[in-house]
Amino acid sequence: MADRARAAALALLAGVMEAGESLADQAPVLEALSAPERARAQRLASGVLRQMGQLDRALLPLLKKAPPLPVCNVLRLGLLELVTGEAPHGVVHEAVEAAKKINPAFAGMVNAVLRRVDPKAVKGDQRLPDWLREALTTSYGRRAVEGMERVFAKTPPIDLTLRADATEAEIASLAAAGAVVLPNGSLRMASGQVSTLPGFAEGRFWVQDAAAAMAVKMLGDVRGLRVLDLCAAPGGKTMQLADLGAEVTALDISEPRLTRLRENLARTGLKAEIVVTDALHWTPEAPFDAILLDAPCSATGTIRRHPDLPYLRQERDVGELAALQTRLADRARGWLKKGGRMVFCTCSLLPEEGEAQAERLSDLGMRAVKPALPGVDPAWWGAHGLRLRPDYWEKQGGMDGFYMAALQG
Ligand SMILES: C[S@@+](CC[C@H](N)C(=O)[O-])C[C@H]1O[C@@H](n2cnc3c(N)ncnc32)[C@H](O)[C@@H]1O
Repeated sequence: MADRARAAALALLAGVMEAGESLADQAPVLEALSAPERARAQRLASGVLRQMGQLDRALLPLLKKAPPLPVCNVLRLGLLELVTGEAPHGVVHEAVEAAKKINPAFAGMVNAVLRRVDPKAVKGDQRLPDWLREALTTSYGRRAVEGMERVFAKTPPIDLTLRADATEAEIASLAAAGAVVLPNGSLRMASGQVSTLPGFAEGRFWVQDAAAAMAVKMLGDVRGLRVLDLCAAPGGKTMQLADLGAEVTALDISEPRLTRLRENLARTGLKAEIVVTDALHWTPEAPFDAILLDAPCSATGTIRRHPDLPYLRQERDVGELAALQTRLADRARGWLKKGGRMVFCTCSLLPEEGEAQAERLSDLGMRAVKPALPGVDPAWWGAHGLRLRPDYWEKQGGMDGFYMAALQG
């Protein structure tokens, strides 16, 4: 099993680092694998991406000159496995076989380096790419960025959003399976197979980061309201809205992502009208009571869940994404009933995709409101909205980075 998973992990790494394809877009690489092999391949590839800096620092002193990228990845993967306690003999053997397939001339070097390298030398933190590190240091300061990097280097926990009518007994049975209740009411597991948890098949909860779960709460009481979930797939927020009694229209441009939303609704038995379209070329028949715009963004707040992002996103993408967010927000505010509330949010850490968007909407006459949210530290509020950072709740495992603003039309 292990060698097929290792080969797939190397293919995933090549896809990210050579072809610029995200891990999520490389499903064909995993197709022929069993479920445990798939999980292992993803874990190995994500682990290398998450700890690349530390792995390279340990390997570098043993290399006369940098080998080609695929061979580097064989070394990184081998060292990661040594760090996680795999039997050294098997790891070195598999790495040498992988190197032979790339270029037999490197087999001896891979053998020698992995025999000599000290797994204890893999330490310290993973640094973000320079452009992002600098931008975040300007916004939040060096210590905050170091905190974020510590959180990004770790395997993220699994957060669950429970149905609004969850009982004490349901929470107790999830707690018995290892979940802890977070200050905002989400449940958190360090690891595990979600589909085997009590209540999963019955749709009593879904996987959603604790920070992401706060955006819907910014809309206030949505019971009985017609709510547009704009940019809805795969549907964590759609389910929250429907569960809280809203009449939801869930719109997204991506059919494959909406397939996941449909599956999520089917499992939970929750209802939403689904619209597959480009929001830039769509107009609703009637205005909405409330709108949630979870706009496409650099996703820099979710690097711990998507360790491939720093290798895919570039500084130049941010301007384009911010312009798209502005266009979507401008269309959306025209679809809001007078006095209705719109929540604008992104899982970005960059102010141009968060604070600046909310400030612009406020300059256009929308009024920022600050709803009371459980578990939110008052210091997290800015002039127009809530800034959530990965280093918040660091001891409990952090949270995804988000910006969210509630704006009254
Ligand atoms: C941040 S994700 C949404 C996550 C979702 N709200 C959730 O909680 O599961 C952004 C979404 O925007 C969608 N999107 C991007 N451009 C769009 C457009 N022009 N019109 C509609 N949807 C768009 C993407 O397909 C993607 O699913």
